[in-house]
Amino acid sequence: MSDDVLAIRDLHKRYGSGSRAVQANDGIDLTASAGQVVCLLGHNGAGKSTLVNQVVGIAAPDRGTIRLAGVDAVAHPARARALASVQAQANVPITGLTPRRAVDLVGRIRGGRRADVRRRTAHLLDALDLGPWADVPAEKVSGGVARLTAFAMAAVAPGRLVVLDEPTNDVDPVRRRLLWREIRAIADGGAAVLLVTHNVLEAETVVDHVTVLDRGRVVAQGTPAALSAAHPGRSLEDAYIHLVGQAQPAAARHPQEAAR
Ligand SMILES: Nc1ncnc2c1ncn2[C@@H]1O[C@H](COP(=O)(O)OP(=O)(O)OP(=O)(O)O)[C@@H](O)[C@H]1O
Repeated sequence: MSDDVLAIRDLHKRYGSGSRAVQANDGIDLTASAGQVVCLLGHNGAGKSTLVNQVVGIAAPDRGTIRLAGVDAVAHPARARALASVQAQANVPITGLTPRRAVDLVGRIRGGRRADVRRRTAHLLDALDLGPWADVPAEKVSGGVARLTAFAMAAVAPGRLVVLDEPTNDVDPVRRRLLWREIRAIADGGAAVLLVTHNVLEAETVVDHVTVLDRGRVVAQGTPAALSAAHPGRSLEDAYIHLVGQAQPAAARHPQEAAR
């Protein structure tokens, strides 16, 4: 039996119609297994968040299948959503709470036992070095602390799949290191992690598998080592830049957008 937690096949999603239509996902195949951190790379507008939003049931595909722990996530988005925990690209507002209270609350809502959730919350706040802000009203914490709190809210009671959309945004380099360690630990604990990031250099050391998107299509998939070895420069970042042609001006890569 396969240990795939997430299996996406031939996923298509278009926004709008006619000459202004955007094919945001164009036949994407992607798999994530228990214990794996699977990283989605791609330029701004490549279709990463569109894919994530379909996995968690915020958007419906035009075509294709998404299975999450055996559940058809397109037919049963609420069932699939219960199996996944998510850090969205935009932080969920937690005004009126403290970071500790927000993380604890999510853990309880997701069905964790009170003592387990309290322990896990304390671990995450400590591991991410959030101690000084743990009990400060959310409206007084910095952007980076808010981002780390949002991560902890996704990590406190991880489902079979943990979806992280740009978790390192706004986070300082020291705490980014702590954050990467916790991302790795989630997978080592048995969940599958689907990670969207622009932080290619740092992701390379932590992720198991990479999918590169360009204008809604998969242009490469493999381990960081295999992708690095197959492209000039031999780092994952060099491979990525080579693959998506980031050296070209945006207008050359997106003539249809430039013409608008
Ligand atoms: N609700 C929407 N309506 C219309 N177009 C959309 C919508 N959401 C996304 N798009 C378009 O779909 C394409 C893919 O967007 P998406 O947000 O998935 O990209 P992304 O890879 O996550 O980008 P970024 O790295 O900037 O977050 C873009 O061209 C975007 O403008």
